[in-house]
Amino acid sequence: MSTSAPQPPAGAPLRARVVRAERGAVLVVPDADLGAVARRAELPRDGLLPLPDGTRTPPTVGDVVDVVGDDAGETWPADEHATALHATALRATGLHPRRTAVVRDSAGRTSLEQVVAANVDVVLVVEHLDPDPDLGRVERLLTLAWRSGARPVVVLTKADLVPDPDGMAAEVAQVAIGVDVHAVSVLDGAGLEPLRALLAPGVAIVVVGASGAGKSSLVNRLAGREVMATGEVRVDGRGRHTTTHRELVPLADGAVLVDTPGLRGIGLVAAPEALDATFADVTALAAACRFTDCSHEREPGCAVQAAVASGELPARRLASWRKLAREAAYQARRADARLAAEERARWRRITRDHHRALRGRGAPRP
Ligand SMILES: Nc1nc2c(ncn2[C@@H]2O[C@H](COP(=O)(O)OP(=O)(O)OP(=O)(O)O)[C@@H](O)[C@H]2O)c(=O)[nH]1
Ligand SMILES: [Zn+2]
Repeated sequence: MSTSAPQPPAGAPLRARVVRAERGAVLVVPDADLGAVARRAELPRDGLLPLPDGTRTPPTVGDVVDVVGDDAGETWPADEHATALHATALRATGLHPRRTAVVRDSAGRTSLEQVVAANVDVVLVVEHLDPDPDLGRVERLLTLAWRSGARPVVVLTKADLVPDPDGMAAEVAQVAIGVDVHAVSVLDGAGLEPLRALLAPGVAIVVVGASGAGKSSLVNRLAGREVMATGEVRVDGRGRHTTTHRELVPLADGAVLVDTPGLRGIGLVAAPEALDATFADVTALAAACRFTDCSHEREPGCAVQAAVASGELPARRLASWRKLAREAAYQARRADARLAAEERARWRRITRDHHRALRGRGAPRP
């Protein structure tokens, strides 16, 4: 934690990073000192912040925002006890364009997808080596990672429990095209060095993977302290972490972990380009199919089916691609239906308001 945290020149906004988004406010740290004590910054009344192009968006964890203080020359508090001296809230005034965005299909009826984390640099796709890794799950999580725009890295945990971790890693690497695959063990520390190298200052990582994959063990080992709770409730010397819980957690060497509840149990969001990245082999083969809209089922001249027949492409791989492509198509249709419903609702409101305005002016009822 720095004592010489950057200070905005009087009047000029400070670039800050959102460590948690709340209703009406965000908790922020200076973008240049992600380990600093978080301060509260009020949002405009509608809870939205303007991007440079004028569109207004709700900020989320990881966002870079402009903040201004009410008192010119206010310093960032050096430690938690100093926050009382800085009771005046900052104000968030603008949102910087997102470099990357982890999105999930929104359960709500009003928006199509929800950004659960912004400006993530690296997505660690964590899967165990024991029991055997689930290749379909790795492919699903890689698709999510590619969709975000961040760099995916596969981490295979529990290497100490299997006789040939490197051989298994090589097999997984075949379904993780263009992605580094590391076999690691938190027990003996094997394979952790290349991961530490990823944790450069300012780098934001997220960790995705099934329950029991070893996400918390891995992150805590990388951080050298417990930053990700392995159980339900986190208890430490100062009691439960509730109100002060930040979702952008300092790791080592200036890197941060995005640990937000929104990331747990994340659904796949329709994204054909992300599927193309995950299944670059299938995509490349498909380019040689006779029909451009080939579904690779039983069309004549299907290069994908031919590759399966010759053993070049595992049938499992094609089945996995098909399953995710169907899901993506289903979600795209659902999003379209929701958009259409929103549009109808908007028109109903507009017509109603129009009629009210007419009546208000004493115009004859239609
Ligand atoms: N032998 C061995 N066990 C490991 C390793 N990493 C994790 N484990 C064990 O695997 C179990 C699950 O690890 P967690 O880190 O809690 O897994 P998680 O992915 O955070 O699980 P959730 O919190 O449920 O999402 C724990 O019992 C760990 O001790 C490893 O490298 N070697
Ligand atoms: Zn085909």
